[in-house]
Amino acid sequence: MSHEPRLSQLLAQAGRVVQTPLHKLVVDDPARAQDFALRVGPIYANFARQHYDRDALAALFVLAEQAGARHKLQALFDGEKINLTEGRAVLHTALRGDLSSTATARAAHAQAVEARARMRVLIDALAAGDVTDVVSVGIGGSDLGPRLAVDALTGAAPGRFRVHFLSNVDGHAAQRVLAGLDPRHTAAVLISKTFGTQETLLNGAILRDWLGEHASADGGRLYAVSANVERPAAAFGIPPERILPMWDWVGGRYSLWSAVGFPIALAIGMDAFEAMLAGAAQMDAHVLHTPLEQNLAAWHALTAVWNRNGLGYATQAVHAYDERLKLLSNYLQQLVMESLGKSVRTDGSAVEVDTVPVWWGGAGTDTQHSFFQALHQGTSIVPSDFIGVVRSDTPYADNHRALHANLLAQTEAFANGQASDDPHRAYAGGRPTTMILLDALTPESFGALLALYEHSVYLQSVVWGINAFDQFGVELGKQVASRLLPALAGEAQADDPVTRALLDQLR
Ligand SMILES: O=P(O)(O)OC[C@H]1O[C@H](O)[C@H](O)[C@@H](O)[C@@H]1O
Repeated sequence: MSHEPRLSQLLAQAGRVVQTPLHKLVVDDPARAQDFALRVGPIYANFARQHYDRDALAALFVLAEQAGARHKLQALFDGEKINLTEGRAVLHTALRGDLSSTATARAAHAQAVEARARMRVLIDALAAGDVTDVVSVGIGGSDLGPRLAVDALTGAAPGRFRVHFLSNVDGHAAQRVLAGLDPRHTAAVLISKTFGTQETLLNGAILRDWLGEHASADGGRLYAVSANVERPAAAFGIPPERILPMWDWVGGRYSLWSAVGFPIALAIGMDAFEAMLAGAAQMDAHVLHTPLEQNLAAWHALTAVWNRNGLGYATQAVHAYDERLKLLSNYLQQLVMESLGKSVRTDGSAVEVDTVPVWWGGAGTDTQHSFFQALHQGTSIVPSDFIGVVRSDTPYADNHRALHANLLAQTEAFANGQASDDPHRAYAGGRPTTMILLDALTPESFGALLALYEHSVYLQSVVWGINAFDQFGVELGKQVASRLLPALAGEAQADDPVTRALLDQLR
């Protein structure tokens, strides 16, 4: 069913709300500082500086109800085949909890528990030897989540191994990662759901050759994670006991909770990995069981829809005011843009409103000295999520106070602006932000934060009526690249005249 008429009601709300500047909405209704805030376990979020009012919010919640948000959340947890274009269930929630009693969800959960038991055994065995470093080879969903988690959590829960990541097909990436590592004390994990990804196969071969005798023999140190057990065995000689499973009911960008998270467990230990899952499960329970009006994922999702469709903002930024979360924006780019970068509904008809904005961001305070000028005074308004962490885990109290002062200052300045007679020194304000605060950066709060974004993305897809779980858009480039490989080797010519001219330069 089309949601267009309801979205047009939203546009009418937006036309009314924008008559009032953001800072005036807050001044006129100061109680929204408390009323537009929610807490779920270790996460507090405040939406009071979004450019909507109570009536607009009410219309947004109606929109979500009418799109069937409650029923569709249940369908996700129950393992219904909501990835319609590929006929698959989407059960990342079953990797971290057992909130659904359907046979499908229970079977998935049991498989996840069994895989974790195998991860623990493999890690214990590796820890008994003299391996110090592990190289994780994967790309996209088989890289970004583990890379972020390892970078974010290694300080809080240092494990037994240093973990390095190799994703790019550019050989310089392999060269850089391997420099300084010793094949006698290194293991490698090849992670690929399909085990057909060009980058991972090429880099995997580099690792296998570099490990040499330490790769695949008995007691070898080459591991794999894949939904396709035959391929790593056939292509790399990895024995089944060193291949951890993946399943078609877990999307790549939702897979860090599965054995794809093996590098995370290697870096922070299996107990901390399971704590991360528990944090996500806490968010899952909140999202599944809480009415939309008090549901953090619903607030986050509807705010995104409002900014995109109501106010027409074409990009969305996330600023992590914590150095440990500096890779969050990279991870969210795949989660959000691969999931929501669609222009047809699940039934194939065109979506008549804009879907995903461009997601981007970085870590404060560095970003204040690079692109914040444009956010304060540029002609495009960029709504932003600001992520802060209340407790510091460093001894540098002055730095932490300064970090917090900047976090507060930026969001206040974005919202309120500052008038001036000099147009060059005037700040218009009206830049909407959401503040998300973690009590501390722990495996639990980190897991809860990522689960929040996952559910927000799903709820946005529900409102837009699109499939958040396929990614056919990335296929065309891969097909053309494989057609062009022979041309690069000088064995064929390209059809396209511009490509031909460029090939002449590259050859
Ligand atoms: O895990 P793999 O099968 O190697 O896939 C890795 C990545 O490849 C593709 O480009 C997809 O767009 C991603 O969603 C996926 O995460």
